[in-house]
Amino acid sequence: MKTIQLAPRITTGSAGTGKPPALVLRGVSVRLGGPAILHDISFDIRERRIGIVGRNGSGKTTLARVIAGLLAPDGGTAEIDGTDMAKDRKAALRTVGILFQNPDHQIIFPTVEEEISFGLVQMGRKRDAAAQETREILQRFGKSHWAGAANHALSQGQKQLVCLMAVLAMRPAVIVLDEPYSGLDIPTRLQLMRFVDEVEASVIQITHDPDSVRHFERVIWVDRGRIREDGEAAGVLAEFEGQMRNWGEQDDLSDLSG
Ligand SMILES: Nc1ncnc2c1ncn2[C@@H]1O[C@H](COP(=O)(O)OP(=O)(O)OP(=O)(O)O)[C@@H](O)[C@H]1O
Repeated sequence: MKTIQLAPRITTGSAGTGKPPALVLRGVSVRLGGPAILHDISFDIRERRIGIVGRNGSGKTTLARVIAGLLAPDGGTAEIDGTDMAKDRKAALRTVGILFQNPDHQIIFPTVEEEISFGLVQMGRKRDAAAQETREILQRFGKSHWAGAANHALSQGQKQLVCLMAVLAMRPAVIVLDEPYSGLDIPTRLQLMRFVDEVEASVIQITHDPDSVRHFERVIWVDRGRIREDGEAAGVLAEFEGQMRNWGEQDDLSDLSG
């Protein structure tokens, strides 16, 4: 396999330092018009590989949207290298790429090349330059023959790869992956995991599968909108899996958020 050494096109304060960007959340709370979904979330991330685990409805996707600047918190701030992601949407678009759980919620264009070019044009690339960079990313993934393919005719795993290529083409400093491998067969999952392992960008991966983040530097467990554990992967995952088994043995679903 070709290596996917896509250096982030970092435009934030860590540019050129070789250090991962600093993702700092301070006192983030989110309500969305109802009871609080996130309560007073604070962390300071300087690692390149972060896993986020938690039960259904615990607030992980909401947290991902705050990190990517897609959702302005009701309280607190989310900054990358000192830039507030909710206040500077242009910086957020350049700095953070987000891959949603369901590619059908992400893909908006008929063909693969249009889908990948779109983000580049949004970032200010001229159409020719965007087309060239689209060809390059397709080539890096050995998928040049997909350029004119209809997205709707691709399988879920293939669509997921299109979304991943679209995110990587923008070369963000931070990539947020929300359950990127659910519904994928084992070879496709392993291939996409290898691609992700190779990228230089910082990766924040939301998952229900502890095995997919066991090798990460740090894992954050979100429980009912709060951080329950935050630390080295082995310790946090051992606690998390123990609690999940414990809850799984009970029949009471009343503690499920939402
Ligand atoms: N747009 C919205 N408006 C109101 N409530 C919302 C909205 N989006 C999410 N919620 C609620 O916020 C809570 C957290 O949802 P979120 O999608 O962040 O959880 P999650 O941990 O990603 O869940 P899952 O693992 O099931 O994907 C849920 O109770 C959900 O119903």
